[in-house]
Amino acid sequence: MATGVQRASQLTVADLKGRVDPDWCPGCGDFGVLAAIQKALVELQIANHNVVAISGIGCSSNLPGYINTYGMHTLHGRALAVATGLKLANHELTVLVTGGDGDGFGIGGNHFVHTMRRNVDLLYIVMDNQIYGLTTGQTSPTSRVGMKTKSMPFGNIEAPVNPISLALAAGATFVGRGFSGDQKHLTDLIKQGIEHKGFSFLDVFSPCVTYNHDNTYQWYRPRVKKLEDDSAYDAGDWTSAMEKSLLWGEEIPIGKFFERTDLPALHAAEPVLNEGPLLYGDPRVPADVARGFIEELM
Ligand SMILES: Cc1ncc(C[n+]2csc(CCOP(=O)(O)OP(=O)(O)O)c2C)c(N)n1
Ligand code: SF4
Repeated sequence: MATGVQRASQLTVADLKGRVDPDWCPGCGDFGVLAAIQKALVELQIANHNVVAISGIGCSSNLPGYINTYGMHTLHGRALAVATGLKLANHELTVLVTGGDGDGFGIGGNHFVHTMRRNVDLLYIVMDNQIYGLTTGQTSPTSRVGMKTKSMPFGNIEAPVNPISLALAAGATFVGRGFSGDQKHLTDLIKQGIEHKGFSFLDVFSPCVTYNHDNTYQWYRPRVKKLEDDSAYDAGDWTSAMEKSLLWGEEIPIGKFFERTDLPALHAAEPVLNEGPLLYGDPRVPADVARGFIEELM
């Protein structure tokens, strides 16, 4: 059974405003990501009572508090595990997972790999600022070699993770990269990620204006090049995507690297779940029989 996205009627950005305003530093890239998520939900007209935003811990992980959907602010690095449980319990929900590079590729790296190989139907947006923002500027798994941070005052000596190559290698069925300085492009990627039936991953350059003085908006702007501008680029070709993922320097590709639609999402591959959300009970067990089981147990 395909996951049904519930459409709204006349959802506006104002409807998606959270109860509190973000307390991110002025200029933080995460503002652009929040705005792009809100815009994408409005453009797709997805009923916000059917959306759940789930996060770990970090500045970026505060996002579910700033948007009017259901949400869960979970443990550092554990958002994808919680989101998997939620999606399997009710696969009619639109599940968005948000967080940082420390949360997702450091402490949560294990969940990242396994959620991709399982093809859980959700959109995972990493606000990648190449630093730990919330804990005031330590090196993260995506910090470049040589970058000076609070934890590496003489320069980072560890090679960074390449999130795009890692996602491709782990079997993600939708892989993209955005830039919070290009909201229109990012909104479009988020819309595609939501509509994809399976695991969608978006690595988003989201500058930390307070602690990362290397990877700034000014640094990114001349470097980011949209894959969509190359009419010969084929996002269905895994090998080309892997080659593009290795580019870093004067040219850094953004856009949709890869998508395949021939693999079932986890809930669709499981026969009982495929008959309907568990939330409504096992569809193969009549309600009176299920009640009988429960009474016997009591
Ligand atoms: C188990 C555990 N370990 C460490 C921490 C401390 N901690 C909180 S957020 C964070 C990293 C935040 O960096 P990132 O995920 O990149 O998000 P950002 O703040 O940059 O958006 C760390 C190490 C924690 N909360 N829980
Ligand atoms: S510390 Fe960095 S990541 Fe955190 S809110 Fe400020 S600019 Fe954003």
